[in-house]
Amino acid sequence: MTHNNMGWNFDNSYARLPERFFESAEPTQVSSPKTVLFNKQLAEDLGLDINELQTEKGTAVFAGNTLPEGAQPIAQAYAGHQFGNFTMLGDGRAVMLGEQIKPDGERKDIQLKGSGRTPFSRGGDGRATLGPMLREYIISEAMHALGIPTNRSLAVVTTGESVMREIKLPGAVLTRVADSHLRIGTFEYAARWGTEEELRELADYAINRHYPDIEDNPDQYLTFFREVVKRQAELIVDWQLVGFIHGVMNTDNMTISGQTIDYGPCAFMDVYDPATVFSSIDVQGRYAYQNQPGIGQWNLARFAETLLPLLHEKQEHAINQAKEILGEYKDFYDDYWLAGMRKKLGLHNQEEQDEVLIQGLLDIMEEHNADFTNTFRALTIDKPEKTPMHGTEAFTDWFQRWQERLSRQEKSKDEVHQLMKRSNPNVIPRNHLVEEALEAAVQKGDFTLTERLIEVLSSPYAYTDKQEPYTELPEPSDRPFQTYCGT
Ligand SMILES: Nc1ncnc2c1ncn2[C@@H]1O[C@H](COP(=O)(O)OP(=O)(O)OP(=O)(O)O)[C@@H](O)[C@H]1O
Ligand SMILES: [Mg+2]
Repeated sequence: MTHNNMGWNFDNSYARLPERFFESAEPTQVSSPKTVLFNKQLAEDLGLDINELQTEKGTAVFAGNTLPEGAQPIAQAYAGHQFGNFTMLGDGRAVMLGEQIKPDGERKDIQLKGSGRTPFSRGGDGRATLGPMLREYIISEAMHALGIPTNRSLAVVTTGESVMREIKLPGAVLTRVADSHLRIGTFEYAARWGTEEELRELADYAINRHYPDIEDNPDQYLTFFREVVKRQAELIVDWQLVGFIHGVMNTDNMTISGQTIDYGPCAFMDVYDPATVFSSIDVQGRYAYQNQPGIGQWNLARFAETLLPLLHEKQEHAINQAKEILGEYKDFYDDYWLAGMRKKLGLHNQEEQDEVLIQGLLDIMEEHNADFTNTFRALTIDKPEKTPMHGTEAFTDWFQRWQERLSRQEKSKDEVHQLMKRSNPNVIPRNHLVEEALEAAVQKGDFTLTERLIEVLSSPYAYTDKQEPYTELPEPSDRPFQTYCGT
């Protein structure tokens, strides 16, 4: 590998799709960029030269001021259903540089988010502000460490320019790394405005990139749909099991690869309440915690509609085939969920009544406003007295049933403990910790708290003493936590 180009090794396969799918878009130059976060481990994994990237030359790349060799900057076209309504979108504030081919041959999109106007910006300024970009970095990296499929964050630079929102805020650019940025919305765009041939090219591209095992399968497109359904079901179960609330599950924010994308208004649930919503604009609670699985299926139905012409020449037949697979979503989802919840309770095997046992705990948690993460944490470290449910008749009864259930499997206490430790995070990006870190960074230019938080969140299942302070709950507040679609 040559080192004079920082290790960049670009290909631009997306840009070889028909022109309809993208527009050329150069990142806008910024005045005095400064790297404030840099993900060395990820850079190394990508085959990049971490020393060079930490010089001004690296900062210039992350800011969009210089293009790395081989980059072909584009904005991707996509549409999407936002809160149920179809609309044309596209990268309005992001520029894809190309695909880094890693030393192991894997292909990763490299995208700058907040890098200026593109042909899809409509009335927007194409910019991003520091707080939301740091937030995306912190939470996406935390999700990765939790073992949940997600796009990742390579760097955040401040631009030295201010961005006008309700007030003036520091501008920033995030370098995002993803398996791809193909969205359900990309297919909706193709189905609405492309030819059938273009739609087929997009589908073939997605299959080749994310589901190569099914290439040449006789029912290729149907199998493709089923595989995407499975991955989405799995992803949403992953979210539910750690209390992650995405907050803006529009079809343009759902990837074909099954990775989490768009960390705008997301947040982790604290008190267990299935109706939890954090996003200030989600007034109807469309994307509440308990609605995520159903919305996942709704989004997949929109995806299925785009694929119909590829499934069968007779539309009615195609619809029936798609419906059948869509119907399997709930089974996939339920199976993954039950398997995941069993692990959270240390259950290595299966019994008929497990679902009742699990639901029993969730009901008591809800009744007593128990913190989602810390309840499972307390059970994992064998300190049930740490939960607010402790001492109640319902919990005492439940706890005894759980102990009896555990004793019916032939596993040692240690085996149970290890399984629970692997399945219940000790630390999550708690809202008050994230806010505190962002405030110090944005108001004072102090990134110490952010860096520490990222470090602690990088091993959520470690259960170290160092993590202890990060497991504490904030003082109760009468103002519910709210998030904003970060622009
Ligand atoms: N400041 C802005 N200027 C121009 N377009 C914008 C701006 N902010 C958001 N958009 C566009 O509005 C649409 C919806 O925004 P949304 O918040 O879902 O996405 P995002 O956070 O910008 O990007 P992504 O989904 O790639 O993480 C997208 O097409 C996005 O590019
Ligand atoms: Mg988005």
